[in-house]
Amino acid sequence: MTVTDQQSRIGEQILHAENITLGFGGVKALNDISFDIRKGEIRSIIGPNGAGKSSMLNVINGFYQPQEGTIHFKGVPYRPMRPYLAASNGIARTFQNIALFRGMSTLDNIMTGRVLKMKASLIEQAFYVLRGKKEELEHREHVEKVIDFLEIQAIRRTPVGRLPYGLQKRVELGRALAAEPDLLLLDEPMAGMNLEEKEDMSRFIVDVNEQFGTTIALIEHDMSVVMDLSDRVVVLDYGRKLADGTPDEVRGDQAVIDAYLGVTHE
Ligand SMILES: Nc1ncnc2c1ncn2[C@@H]1O[C@H](COP(=O)(O)OP(=O)(O)OP(=O)(O)O)[C@@H](O)[C@H]1O
Repeated sequence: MTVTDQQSRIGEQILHAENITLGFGGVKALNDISFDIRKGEIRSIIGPNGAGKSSMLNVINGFYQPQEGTIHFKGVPYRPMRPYLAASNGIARTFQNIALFRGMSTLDNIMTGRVLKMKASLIEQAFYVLRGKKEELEHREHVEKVIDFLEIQAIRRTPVGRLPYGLQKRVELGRALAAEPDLLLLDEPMAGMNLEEKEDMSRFIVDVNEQFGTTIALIEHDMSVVMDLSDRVVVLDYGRKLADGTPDEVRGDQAVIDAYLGVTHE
């Protein structure tokens, strides 16, 4: 992709985290962190263990309430952000430890991603059968598109608990995509995967971003994956922001090199 292609793909700010501070007792998981996410980009949050990466995702989707600071999403300040608000405003996420209904099929798990889009209530579905049926068909059609896109047609009826780990991660991505999010949060999407599974997942992340125009924010430990996929990277260490920039800028930053090598300065 050329620089011009990249610039035309990335638009205005979709999310702005402003002076976020989050503490647990004596531990400051996030200390006055500010950064933004632009529409259409792949934005990574990296840092050593305990740096505050998951805490940051949890603040963005309203799972944790920061003691200080504000999240602006699509120009609107949310204080506090709540998970249902985040979801109904277009933020979807996947989790570090897979959170699927293990006894349910791939298809049904992905359908659960449509719940917030369903207008007809259960009563309407029962009494106004036509409206309910029409809506169900539309949701089903969208879910089928997601299944085709992720190339998981062959396992659509398989209970997800029986699937290998890499495929479960793909189903979880499918459930998040079913919600047609404006911002997709991925918490370590490649953790525990073998090389082939990582390559597949990387390809799907790029395709989601390019084909659907979905903005993506991800946490990932595999540096080669992060540097290959990301438009911009924010680096955290002990709850502080160490660096923020393109993969090349971040890679060459002395504070980042030191943090990863465990160097301390007087
Ligand atoms: N619910 C919690 N209660 C108490 N402390 C917490 C909680 N969540 C996070 N922390 C602490 O906040 C700090 C940041 O943790 P966080 O999980 O955000 O880091 P991380 O960068 O995602 O780490 P990892 O790469 O190991 O997943 C750590 O010191 C952690 O122990």
